[in-house]
Amino acid sequence: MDLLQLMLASVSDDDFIKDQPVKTGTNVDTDIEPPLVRKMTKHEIASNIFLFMIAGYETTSTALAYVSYVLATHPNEQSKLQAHIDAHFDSITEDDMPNYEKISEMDYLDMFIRETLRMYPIAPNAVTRQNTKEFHIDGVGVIPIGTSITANQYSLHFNPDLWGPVDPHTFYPERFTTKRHPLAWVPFGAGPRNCVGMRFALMEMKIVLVRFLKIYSIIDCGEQTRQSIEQLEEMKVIAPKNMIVRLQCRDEQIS
Ligand code: HEM
Repeated sequence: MDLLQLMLASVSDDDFIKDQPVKTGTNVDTDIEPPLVRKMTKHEIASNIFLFMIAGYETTSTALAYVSYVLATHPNEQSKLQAHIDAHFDSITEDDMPNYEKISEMDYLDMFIRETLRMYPIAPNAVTRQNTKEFHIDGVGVIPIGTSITANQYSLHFNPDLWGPVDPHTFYPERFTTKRHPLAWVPFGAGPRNCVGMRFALMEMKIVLVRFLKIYSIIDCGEQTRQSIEQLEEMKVIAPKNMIVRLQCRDEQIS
């Protein structure tokens, strides 16, 4: 039973369905709106499929472009990550592909990707909410109901109080061995409407990296690689226009 099947199971023949809040009993004592339980129109299903295509493809590939940049420009970190991968996989064959269980044991790989997304959050403007109540901020004034408020990911991700003592501008995956504030790292947003694809994206990136770094090393191309990270395009995500690096076979037979 996948997401598409769940949506198709709830399809309605109507073109428009009025939202009917349903009290579920779990939240009657709180201010939180009860969830909406209803069928979906065909148009809503098509829109959701489109959203998943957009949100599920460019995001992960962009994050992997930033990982490539980090690997190329931090050869020591790359060697460390390759040694970590080698310790978990002797070789990768059709019969011994990286699987969920084995990848989940790889702490350093996890920290490496988290550190990359801390320094290069691909969707820094995506975490936006509207306030349901008016409130006041000193020095700013009254914030009316319905204002779009975006969390500043950069100020969180580079805050030395949240990420020290090692300078947050330094790539240092080991900083994740220290417990941090739960909202210090938000590349996937936070709360009940955070990224629904987070676990999938992290697992997908890890599997790609294990398979890739088992065979290749990513090599810095100097100025061309530096320029790649300076020329960014802001579409749905903030992505390098190109990521210029060189690949070298680890057995050094082909380069
Ligand atoms: C590195 C990869 C990804 C990053 C950094 C990322 C980041 C984000 C962020 C920041 C949000 C907004 C969350 C919020 O407002 O709190 C979001 C929402 C969303 N993401 Fe991702 N995403 C990634 C991959 C994916 C993938 C692979 C999928 C689907 C398979 C996906 C599907 C979605 C969807 C459907 C939403 C809207 C969720 C909602 O409104 O309830 N994302 N993502």
